[in-house]
Amino acid sequence: MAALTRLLKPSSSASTSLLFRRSLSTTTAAVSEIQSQHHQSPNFSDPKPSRNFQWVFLGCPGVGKGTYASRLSNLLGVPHIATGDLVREELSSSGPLSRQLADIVNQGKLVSDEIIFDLLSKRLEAGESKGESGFILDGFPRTIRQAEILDEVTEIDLVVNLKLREDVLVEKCLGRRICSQCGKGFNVASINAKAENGRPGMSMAPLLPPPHCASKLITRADDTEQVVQERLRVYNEKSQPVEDFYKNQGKLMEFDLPGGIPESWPKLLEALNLDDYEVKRSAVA
Ligand SMILES: Nc1ncnc2c1ncn2[C@@H]1O[C@H](COP(=O)(O)OP(=O)(O)O)[C@@H](O)[C@H]1O
Repeated sequence: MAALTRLLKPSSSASTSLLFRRSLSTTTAAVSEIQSQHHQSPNFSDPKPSRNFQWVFLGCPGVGKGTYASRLSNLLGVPHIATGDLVREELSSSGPLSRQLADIVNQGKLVSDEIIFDLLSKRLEAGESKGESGFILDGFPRTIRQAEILDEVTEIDLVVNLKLREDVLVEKCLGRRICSQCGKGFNVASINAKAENGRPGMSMAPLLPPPHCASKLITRADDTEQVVQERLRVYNEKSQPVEDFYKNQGKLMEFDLPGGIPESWPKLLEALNLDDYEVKRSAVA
């Protein structure tokens, strides 16, 4: 596969996607260094910093990676690239991969690394040709091999690991809905998990669609209870080691979600030292 070959051999091509350029400007080992470089004293009068954010979001199915990654992508002006979305786009096409992917995804299994690299490389190349720079990756890397290859070809600045109790994750997955027209995600679950075994209780209000989306909601075929349980099992087996991979590099920021979006979003911005970022950006806009 050509794209995978390029991914594996970053130095073989001079003009390639973002992934293939190892940044010389950042030699970060510690997240705090990255944060001070990017956020504590950002130059808001410079609309084109030399290097944009290259972040990864990790977390179990249903934790809200897509929601928070997409909000941060709007805030920071970098693309939110979710490999799950790339897989679903391929699934909904009539391409040769579609049938093969449907079987894998609907059983809650992982797609092969090769297919994921191919889809991701194409997405990054398309973005680069439109002038995109930086990224927030969501759902990638999901295996140690994916993490190692990504590490070979680019510098990841920060890895945010979102965490939520498992019973809530399942409820959230079962409540997920997507507008078949605009593609936006919603959640109809009203969560009230009791405090137990030393864990605090947790409430999350549903994220309901506006009236023009309400009649067009669909549920992902892999958001059934059985498939969600299998995805959680696969996550614990294949993706949890990725957390340790980044922990060892000093890039992992663990974030326990305290509740729904209204409680969690301001706290996440605070943890990322971005709480005054929005205000300053809008002030210079
Ligand atoms: N990096 C990846 N490696 C392998 N398979 C992936 C990857 N990203 C997405 N997929 C496939 O797409 C499905 C949906 O992904 P995603 O939307 O990220 O789901 P989740 O809600 O489980 O985080 C996964 O269950 C898997 O089959």
